[in-house]
Amino acid sequence: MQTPYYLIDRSKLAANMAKMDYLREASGAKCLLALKCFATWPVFGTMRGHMDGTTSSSLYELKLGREKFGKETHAYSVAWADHEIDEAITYADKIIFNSAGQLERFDEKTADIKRGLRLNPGFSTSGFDLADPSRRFSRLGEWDVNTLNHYADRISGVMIHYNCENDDFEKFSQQLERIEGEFGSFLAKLEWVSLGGGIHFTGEGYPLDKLAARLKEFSERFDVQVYLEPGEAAITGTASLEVTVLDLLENEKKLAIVDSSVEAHMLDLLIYRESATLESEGDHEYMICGKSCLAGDVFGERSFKEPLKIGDRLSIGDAAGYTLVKKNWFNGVKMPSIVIRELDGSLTLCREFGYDEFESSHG
Ligand SMILES: Cc1ncc(COP(=O)(O)O)c(C=O)c1O
Ligand SMILES: NCCCCNCC[C@H](N)C(=O)O
Repeated sequence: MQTPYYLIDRSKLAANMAKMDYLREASGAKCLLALKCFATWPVFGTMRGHMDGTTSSSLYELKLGREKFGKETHAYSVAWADHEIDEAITYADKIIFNSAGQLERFDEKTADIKRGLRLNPGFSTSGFDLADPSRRFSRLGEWDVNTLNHYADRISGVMIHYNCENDDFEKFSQQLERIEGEFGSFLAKLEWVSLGGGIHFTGEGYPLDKLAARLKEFSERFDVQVYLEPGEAAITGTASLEVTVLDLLENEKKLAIVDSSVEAHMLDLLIYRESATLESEGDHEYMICGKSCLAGDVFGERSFKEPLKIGDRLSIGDAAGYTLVKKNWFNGVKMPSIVIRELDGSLTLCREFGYDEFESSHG
């Protein structure tokens, strides 16, 4: 198989789905896949039986969720345009407005489907300014309980997304307690509450039982259907980016240039200034670099048992979330193909991107 390619492993996906099932059954919460994180529909067949549907951030994600995943389809967007709303309600089971202004604007057009508002509790677990919905001047959701109460008879629920890669159950529980305290009487008027994404419940050692019990308690206390919107938790650890070494250089450190680019194929590493997941196993250390023009196009550092050679194959871990959805044509670097490792170990090439796609995306 020609590199670069994203390699999605169905058996690892199935292992995450087993945890998803456990949580859904023990808590009564429904889990919707957040398509902004992962929208590679050829593997939806492995997920559909274990999740309740999808949630979206735009008209196109919404349509993809309805057509390729099915089941329950939530429509959220930071702002809907006038020309989108009629089409959006044909796909959506629920439409969630980011602001009271949008609810007012589309009040008549959406009167016949279930509606929600985004509630911004004013705090979050995000350590990243870019991804912190509670940052100063945040545009993400309504926070004033009087405003929320004013709309209580026009909506049936709220979406509260305030976690980010949160693997600390106690912190989750404490913040939920704050929400209960500050918004409890309003929540009790609703049919459903989505607690958004960002809870790392498929991670090694996460106390799933405690999370399930806490969600159940919340659901019973306010008599609401709880939803979660896992992106990362659904697909964490299920894919790698497979690359080949093209050149070897030395500049104080040993450098290996591969046939991929962080900017084009794993953009989050640059945005959040993180290193790729590269398991080290020897004494030969290399900096693994991309082939774009950017001096800082670096995946990370890794050591190997043997010195690297041109043509060696490397596997960059944890490449499913916020990677395939963000891949781009920067520098015209060949976009990674999408390959699935099937349950029997065989590889299926699902999609290859060639010059035709590069050309057509430019005019
Ligand atoms: C509203 C909403 N729901 C769910 C998610 C998914 O979050 P994660 O991938 O961290 O689980 C996000 C992330 O942006 C979001 O904004
Ligand atoms: N690994 C670096 C942090 C990733 C943050 N994810 C951002 C998306 C997220 N769903 C959000 O904005 O809440």
